[in-house]
Amino acid sequence: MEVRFQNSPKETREMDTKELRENFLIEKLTEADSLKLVYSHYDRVIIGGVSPVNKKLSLGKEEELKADYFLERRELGIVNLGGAGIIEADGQSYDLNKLDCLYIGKGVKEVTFASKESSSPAIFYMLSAPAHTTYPTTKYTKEQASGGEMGAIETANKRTIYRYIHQKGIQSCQLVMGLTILETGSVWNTMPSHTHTRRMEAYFYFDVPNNQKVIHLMGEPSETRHLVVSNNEAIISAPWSIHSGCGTSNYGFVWGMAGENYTYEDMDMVDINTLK
Ligand SMILES: O=C[C@H](O)[C@@H](O)CC(=O)C(=O)O
Ligand SMILES: [Zn+2]
Repeated sequence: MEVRFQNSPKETREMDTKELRENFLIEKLTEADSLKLVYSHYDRVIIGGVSPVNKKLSLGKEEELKADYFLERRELGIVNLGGAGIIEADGQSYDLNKLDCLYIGKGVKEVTFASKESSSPAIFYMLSAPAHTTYPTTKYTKEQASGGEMGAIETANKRTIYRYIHQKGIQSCQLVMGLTILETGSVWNTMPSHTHTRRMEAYFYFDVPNNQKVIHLMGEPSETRHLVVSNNEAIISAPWSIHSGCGTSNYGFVWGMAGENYTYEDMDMVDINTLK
């Protein structure tokens, strides 16, 4: 498992493109038949991806956790962004179609990932955070998630936000997770920007068409930087950082958070006039 330590706002300000990408961008997250995990020291969230094609892959015992098994002291949220998939949690099997979400509670010893058809592999994106108690393993489809329309055509940010793991949805210790889908012609996410120093956040951009990119904005509101992001790549957003993006086309992204305050609405809005 790759480990990424924290960077201060001051240190981040001084990074060049290569350093920014090494610290905040996760490439090759959903390669065929390999499970990739990145341990971020922002709120100790592990960001992972797996696209099983010919194999069934499982969550292993990671040395860095010094635990008998991965979810001994952790919880896990997974969203499928690819073809039909199957996740097994201690022998219980869950079918996950595209945009279905599965929460797996602390204490589950074995988690495996597989695709129904190797010609249309599942793409599982996951976030794991430390957990103090067990909440039941629960699946939600996109229809079960609470949806909300945001933005407008005039500001090129008309989008629907689907919340899966949150206060009024799937229960968890600290994970909050959902996804946003932009309408055709809308390209901006999360503008006006916000920060929430109480929680880190991670984004996983999906359905970015071939030869299109998302210009992801990060950094302190008065010191913004950008990352050029491709399809199925993730970004790590520090608690003090904005996390907004503009695509060269519309796209979707899975967002997820952990830390203080289990409330989606807890955001410190940034006035667009103050962005630098
Ligand atoms: O803290 C919440 C997150 O940044 C996202 O949910 C924002 C988002 O999906 C959007 O505005 O499109
Ligand atoms: Zn946010």
